[in-house]
Amino acid sequence: MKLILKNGQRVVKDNELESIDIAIEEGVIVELGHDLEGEQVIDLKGKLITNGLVDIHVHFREPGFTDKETILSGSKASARGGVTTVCAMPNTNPVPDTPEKFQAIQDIIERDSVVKTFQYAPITEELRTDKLVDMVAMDSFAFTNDGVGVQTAGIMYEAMKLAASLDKPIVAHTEDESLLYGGVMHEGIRNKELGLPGIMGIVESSQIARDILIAKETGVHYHVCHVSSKESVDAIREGKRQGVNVTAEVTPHHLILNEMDIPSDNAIFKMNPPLRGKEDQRALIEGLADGTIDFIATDHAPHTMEEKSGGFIDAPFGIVGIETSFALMYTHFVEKNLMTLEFLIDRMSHLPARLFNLPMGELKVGGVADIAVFDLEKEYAINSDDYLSKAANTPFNGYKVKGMCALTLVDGEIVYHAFEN
Ligand SMILES: NC(=O)N[C@@H](CC(=O)O)C(=O)O
Ligand SMILES: [Zn+2]
Ligand SMILES: [Zn+2]
Repeated sequence: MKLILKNGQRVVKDNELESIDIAIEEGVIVELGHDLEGEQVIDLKGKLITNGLVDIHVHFREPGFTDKETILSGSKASARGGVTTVCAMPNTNPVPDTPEKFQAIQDIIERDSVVKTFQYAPITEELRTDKLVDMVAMDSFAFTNDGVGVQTAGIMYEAMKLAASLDKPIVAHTEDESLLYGGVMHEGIRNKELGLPGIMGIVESSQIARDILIAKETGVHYHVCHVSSKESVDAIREGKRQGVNVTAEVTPHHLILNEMDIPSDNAIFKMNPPLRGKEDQRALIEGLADGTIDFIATDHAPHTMEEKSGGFIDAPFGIVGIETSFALMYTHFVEKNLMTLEFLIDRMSHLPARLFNLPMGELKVGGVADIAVFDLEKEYAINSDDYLSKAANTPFNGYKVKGMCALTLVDGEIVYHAFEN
């Protein structure tokens, strides 16, 4: 059956749009043009049409924490955000640190995921010990211990050497635990006002600096998760200047918020790394603009409201983000002319897909019909009661945004549809 998406607007260059009809058959775009006809027609009425987004950092919590999220709920939430390819972190229970445990997750993905989900394998057993997983035997696209840093240079060196020989990336949550001192919030202004233990920037940046030197030695593709501090951006910039194969991501929340946005000791603002100072936020925005930071990823980290209802000391770190990442970035950066629509889409799809060799849609004849449609006109207040995620732990509740997703297709199949036709 031929599906026609009529009257969409695609980006030509910068913020310039052009009206287009797209014909899809058997999961592939078969024609682009005007006045196209087919058995099923959806009128997009001038909404933005683009290739689906790619988010390489999400937590789907299955197996082990399925009260927070499942592969089914997390993938539906992704579709609702216009995200058609995601990469799921291995801080599950059990950790998928053997080929058997890894395959068990693959089986759930195969059965339940409505988007293209890629599962990470861990670097070490249980994420904690000093024993590398059998990296050769693991059928994963990349390795990471996200949730905890790799604490010793020696084990990072072994992991990078092996990953380089397998031509697979090492993806790093950088956090030196010997510098943590029980911190729960950025060591800056707000933690002092609220009387909470701080997390220094060097907790992150010193490990990034270490890893970049080891990456240089081993030649591995080294990717830094959720960069938060100015010194980290500087270290990555210097690594790139020296030709090290280092890439980095930043989250929408670290780009949009800083420590001064934390109104009180409310754990809904608690995440790792923490919201940092204004200078750090500025450095992240500049780093993304000049290519030091390669792309945007959400670090969608679902937790129950019960766990998040108290203060910073006891709650787990993490916030959700996959359903609103595009709208928040569009509203805070494109609408304010701080970046173009073309740049944003590139940093939320093309670049992560290219750097990690992941599938993504392309709006051209023969392109896979992984497609997202966004409403750039209608203003909408973020309301976590509407989320398809099982979790609602977002600091952006009530934020007014434009650019909510209206329709998502994966391989030409509708996986999310939000507007009357
Ligand atoms: N980002 C977070 O604050 N939490 C993540 C772990 C992580 O990404 O480090 C989680 O799994 O909840
Ligand atoms: Zn992390
Ligand atoms: Zn994470």
